[in-house]
This record gives sequence, structure tokens and C-alpha cells, in this order.
Amino acid sequence: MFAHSPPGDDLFGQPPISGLRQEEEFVSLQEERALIDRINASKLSPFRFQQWTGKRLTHSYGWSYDFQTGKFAPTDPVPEWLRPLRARAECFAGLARGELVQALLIRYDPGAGIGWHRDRPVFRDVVGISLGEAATMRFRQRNRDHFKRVNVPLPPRGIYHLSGEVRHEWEHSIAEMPAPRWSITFRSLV
Ligand SMILES: O=C(O)CCC(=O)C(=O)O
Ligand SMILES: [Fe+2]
Repeated sequence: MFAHSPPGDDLFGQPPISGLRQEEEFVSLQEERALIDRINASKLSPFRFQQWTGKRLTHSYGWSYDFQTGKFAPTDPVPEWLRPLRARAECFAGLARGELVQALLIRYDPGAGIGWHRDRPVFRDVVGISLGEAATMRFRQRNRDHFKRVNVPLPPRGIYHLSGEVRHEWEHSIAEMPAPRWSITFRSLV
């Protein structure tokens, strides 16, 4: 428990790590339901990396990064239903309209999570919206022989922005959850 920041600190006070910003209740309950339905109706496919097939299902718009081949390429444009949310996410993150060129839909079925990683270096800002089950985003940074660790709650309907230090100098992961969670992450390019 000691790795946790004091309750609310990350949401209302100084961010626990520089470059992390969050806001609660960014979307309403009704919007959350509608977004979940849209994600479920999308062409989701299991995340694959080498021999490994992840339990989480994803679909990208705008740009896609294929972890199998390392190929980064334009793909289907961000659909109409996601555009108003993207505009609000850009506003929240202090970005210009249209800067968040990638949208990644993820469904985490029970037992799914995401392992330690830093997002691909072709991307700059990462702005994520959480839907469904509450999650914990774990951050770690290697310091000589040990990791500094910080755990941050991701409440449903909240938004977070990773930029600067937390984006480039820390890794993050999400522990497996007992119930489904959906996320929409928008990214800008460097
Ligand atoms: O589900 C999330 O909020 C984060 C997903 C993530 O870290 C990623 O796709 O790189
Ligand atoms: Fe990530």
C-alpha cells in the first residue's frame, strides 16, 4: 500500500509524477454506456506479439502500429462517433484540434490487463478515457538497482493525459481486472 499516492492526490493536488494529469467524470454514465456499445460493435481483434496472444481486444483508427512486424501505417480514419470525444480530449490535454491522430479502442475481458511498457516512440501525447471496471495504472522507473513505483487509480469515466516525464521516462501497466474494462486512448505524433 505504501506505493499508493494519498487518495485524491493525483486527481486534485500535485500529480504524483510530472506530466500526469487526470480528471474525474469526464464522460457521463449515459455516454459511457453508448461508448461501450460502440466499442463492442467495432472490429476488435486480440493483441498479438510474437507467439503471444493477449487477452485484450483492440482496434486502431488513424494510425496503426503492428507489434508483429513493427510496421507503422495510416489506417481507417477516426469514425464520426469518436470525433466529438476526441475534440473534448484535445481540449482537456491543451492540444490543437486534430492533433490526436490515433484512436485505440481496447476491451479488457475479465482476467485481461496490459504488461509493462512505454508507448511507441512515434507517439507523443497519450490521452486515455476509462470505461467499465475501475483499474489501477502502475508506473515504474528504474533507478540503479531498484524501481521507483507509483500506483494511480483510473476510475471509470475519467480521463488521463500522459506527457513529458511520465510519458517518456516511466513504464506503465494495468493489472488484470475481475470485470470488463474498456478504454479509448488517443495519441498525437512526435
Ligand atoms: O487501457 C488503458 O487505459 C491504457 C492502455 C495502454 O497503456 C496502451 O494501449 O498503451
Ligand atoms: Fe500504454
